[in-house]
Amino acid sequence: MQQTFYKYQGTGNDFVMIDNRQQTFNKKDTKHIAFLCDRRFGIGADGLILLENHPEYDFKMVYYNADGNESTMCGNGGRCLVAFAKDLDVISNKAVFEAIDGLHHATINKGIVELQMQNVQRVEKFDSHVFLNTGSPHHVQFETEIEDFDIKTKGAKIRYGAPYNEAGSNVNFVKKITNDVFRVRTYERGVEDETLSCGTGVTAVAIAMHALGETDKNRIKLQVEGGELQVAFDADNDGYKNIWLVGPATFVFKGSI
Ligand SMILES: N[C@@H](CCC[C@H](N)C(=O)O)C(=O)O
Repeated sequence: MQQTFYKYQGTGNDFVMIDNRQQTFNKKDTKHIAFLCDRRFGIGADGLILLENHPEYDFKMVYYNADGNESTMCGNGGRCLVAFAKDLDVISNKAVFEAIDGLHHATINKGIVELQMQNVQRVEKFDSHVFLNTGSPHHVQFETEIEDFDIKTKGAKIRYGAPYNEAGSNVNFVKKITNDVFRVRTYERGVEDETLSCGTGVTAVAIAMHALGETDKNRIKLQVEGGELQVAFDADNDGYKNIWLVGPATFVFKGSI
């Protein structure tokens, strides 16, 4: 049976989107999901996302990495799913949806999606890096030679090394540009390579930079391989709240496979 799909991208983090409101998609077929995400034999994407009905909210998000496994929250995927929901007339300009890490509020205006992320209470600071969970786990470390750097090799070594091991972490390399602008390159778990952008990753970087005192701003610009994102937040003694990930989300093409 042919499957209709839609391709979206958010600052170059790209996703196969499937309207699964009728529950026709076989979620257990990991190999098939990996095939759909394969850039040579399939459609090609960093992940696959199902839009499903929700009894109370606008919709439900189910996210799979390119390796075919369901994973934790995808910020850019969530933004793209809001654009997909608008294109399907599931929402108009506002959404409340459930993802694996809980409820998310979002707005969409002229292709720019603002997505509220979960509060972050724990930011672990080490000599060489910071670790925090923004819906997905993120290792954040400085790298001054960020443009000329083997992200795949260096990222994989950290992702598979202690303390993360097989469960892994996403790995973000950061260079400070100004007080409120940071350059970020991310190695993504489940893609097992650099992606052009990572939404939960830049959220982690913005918060880590604030927690380290590298910025006193609460709206940060993040330059990624695929464009620019912004992260805004409120910080107090309990941690980080009212966190918003902001950037473009774009329809690329539709097809059947
Ligand atoms: N690209 C995503 C992150 C997706 C999840 C990640 N690969 C993981 O498994 O932890 C984003 O935009 O946040």
